[in-house]
Amino acid sequence: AQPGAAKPVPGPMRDLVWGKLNFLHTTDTHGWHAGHLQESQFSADWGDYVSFAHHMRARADENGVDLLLVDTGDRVEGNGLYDASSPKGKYYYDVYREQHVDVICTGNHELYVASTADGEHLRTVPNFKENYVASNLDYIDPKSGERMPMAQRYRKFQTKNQKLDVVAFGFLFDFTGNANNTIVQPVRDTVKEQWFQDAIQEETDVFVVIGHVGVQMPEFKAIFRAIRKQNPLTPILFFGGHVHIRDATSYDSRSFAVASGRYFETIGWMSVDGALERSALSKHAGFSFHRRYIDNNLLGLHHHSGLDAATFPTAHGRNVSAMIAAARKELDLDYAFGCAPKTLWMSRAPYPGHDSIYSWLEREVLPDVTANPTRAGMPRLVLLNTGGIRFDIFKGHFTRDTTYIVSPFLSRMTHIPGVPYRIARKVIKLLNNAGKIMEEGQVMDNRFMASPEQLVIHESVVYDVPLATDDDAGQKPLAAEDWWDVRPRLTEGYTTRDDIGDDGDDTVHTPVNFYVTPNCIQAEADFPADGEPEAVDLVFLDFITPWVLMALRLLGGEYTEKDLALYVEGTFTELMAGWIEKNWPKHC
Ligand SMILES: Nc1ccn([C@@H]2O[C@H](COP(=O)(O)O)[C@@H](O)[C@H]2O)c(=O)n1
Repeated sequence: AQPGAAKPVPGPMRDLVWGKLNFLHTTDTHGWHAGHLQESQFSADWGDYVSFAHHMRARADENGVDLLLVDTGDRVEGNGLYDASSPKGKYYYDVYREQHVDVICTGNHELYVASTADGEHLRTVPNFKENYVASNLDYIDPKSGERMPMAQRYRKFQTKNQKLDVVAFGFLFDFTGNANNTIVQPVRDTVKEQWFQDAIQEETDVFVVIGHVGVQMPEFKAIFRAIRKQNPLTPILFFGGHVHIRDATSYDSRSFAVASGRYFETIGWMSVDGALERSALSKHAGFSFHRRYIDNNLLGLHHHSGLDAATFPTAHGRNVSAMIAAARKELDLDYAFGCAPKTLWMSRAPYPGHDSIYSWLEREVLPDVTANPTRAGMPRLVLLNTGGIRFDIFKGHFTRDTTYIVSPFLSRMTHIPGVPYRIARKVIKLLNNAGKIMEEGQVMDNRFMASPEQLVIHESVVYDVPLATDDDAGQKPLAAEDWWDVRPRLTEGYTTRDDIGDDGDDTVHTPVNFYVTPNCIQAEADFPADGEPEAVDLVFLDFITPWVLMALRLLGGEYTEKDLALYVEGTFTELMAGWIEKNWPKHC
C-alpha cells in the first residue's frame, strides 16, 4: 500500500473456491493504481496486486491447476496518477505493465480522446503483445491514414500446467463516442465476420470472452449465442465491466460471466471445475463455477494467499509500490487546494440534499464559476451531466489527486446565447427523461449522461440503517456501542446480490444506501428577482452538446454547433479546483 494509506479493518471473510481453471480479474481501474488512500477497505495498490498474483500463481503451480489474469479496460481517466501529468499517463503505462496480464482489452475511456487511443496503440498494446486482444476495434495510423486492427482479433494459447487450449476474444460494447482515430464495429456485425466464425471453430477446451461490456448487456448475449451455436458443450467464460458494479450471471449451465466493479476497489475471482479437456466433453459431464469479489486491501490479500505482512510483499511488488509513490510525489498529488468541510456523496445521499455532491455543485459551484463579465445582466441556466462527476468528496483535504478523482475530464463550459426562456427551461426535463431522445434517423440514449452505476440501478436502495456520517467516510469499523452492537462488528461496504446469490463478496459488510440521480443537474444564476426572464444564456458542459442540441430542436429551437461558443476559460476540473481554493479553508 502507499505511504499514509488507510489501514484495513478485519471483518468476517468468505474464502476463494479454487477449480481447475482460475482467474483474477480487474476492470475499470481508471488510474486508481495507487489504491484508495482514504478508504481502508480498498487501500492496496498495484504493487500489492503484483505480489498477490505471484503467490496465487505459485499456489496454482503447486496444485497443478491454472491461474490466468484478465483486465477488461477503462484503465485510464479518473485519478491523479493518470490525469495529473502532462502528457496524461506519463507514469501510468510503466506502472500498469508491471503486472503480467494474460488477456487484456480496450475500454471506452481509452478512446474518447485521440491521444489516449494513440497511447493505447503505441504503448499498452506493445507492452502486452500477444495478450492484447481487440475483436471489434480498429485504429487509424495518424501518418498513413491506414486502418488496422487495434491488436490481434483473438488469441489461442495453452495454459501453463494443464495444457488446456483457450480461445480468447476481447470486445468493446457498441460505443459511439470515440475520437476519429479509432473505429468500433458493432458486436452484432463482428460475430458474422469470417475470422470470428473461423475462430469459434478452432479446437479448444474453453472459450474466454473478455469485454468492456456489462454482463447483462445485449453485446455479451450476442457473442454467447454465436459461440454456443457452433459449440453446444464447450464452457464459455465471460469477464465484463463498464457499468462499475460487481455482477455475475450465467447464460446457460456451461457458461459463466463476472464483472468486477470499478476503481480498483475489487479484484474479481472466477473458478471453473469439472472435466475441462475437450476429449472428456459430454452432455452428461457438467461444470461448477464460482465467483468472489475481493475487496482490494492488504488484510484480504494476506488472507487469500495464506500469508502475512512479513511474508506477503515480493521484491517486485515493493518496487511497483515504490514507483507509484515516486510518481505521486513527482505529481504533487497530495497538494491540498482546501479542506472539504463535510463529505459529499454521489449516490450514498439523496439528491437534492445537503450531503449530495450534485446539490453542492448546483447551489454553490456552478453559478459562481460561470460568472462571465462580458454577459453581465444576462441570466443563465447552467447544465452539468452527473456522469461528469466520478467520485465522492470526503471531509478533509481536497488535493490535486481528489480534483481528478472527482472530475477527470477535459470538458469545458460552452453556451448558446440568448435562448428564449420558454424553450431553455424545458431542456433539463428532456435530458432527464429515463429513455432516449429521438429525432428522425437519430436515437440518443440519455442515460449516457449519467454515471455508469446509474445505468443499471433504476431505483434507490435505502437500508434501515443510519446514513454514514463524516466519521464513517473512511469506512472505519462501527463502534461497539452503536445501536446494532448485538451484531458482529462489520464495516460498511459492498453487499452484492447478483444472479448467482448474495454470497459473492469476500468480506461481509453492512450495506450502504444507493440513491438514483438524474442524468443532468441545473443551476439558475443572475435571474431577475421577480418574474421570468425573456431569454437566458444556456450554458452546459460541452460533453452533452449533442443531447442539448437535440432537446432544443425537439422544443422548437433550431440551433447547431455553429451557435456554440466557449462561456468561460478553463476546463470544468480547473474551475472546480479554483472554486475550492477560493471558498474552502486552506487547512483542516
Ligand atoms: N468526457 C466525458 C466522458 C465520459 N463522461 C461520463 O462517463 C460515462 C462513461 O463512464 P464509464 O466509466 O462507464 O465508461 C459517460 O456515460 C458519461 O456520463 C463524461 O461525463 N464526460
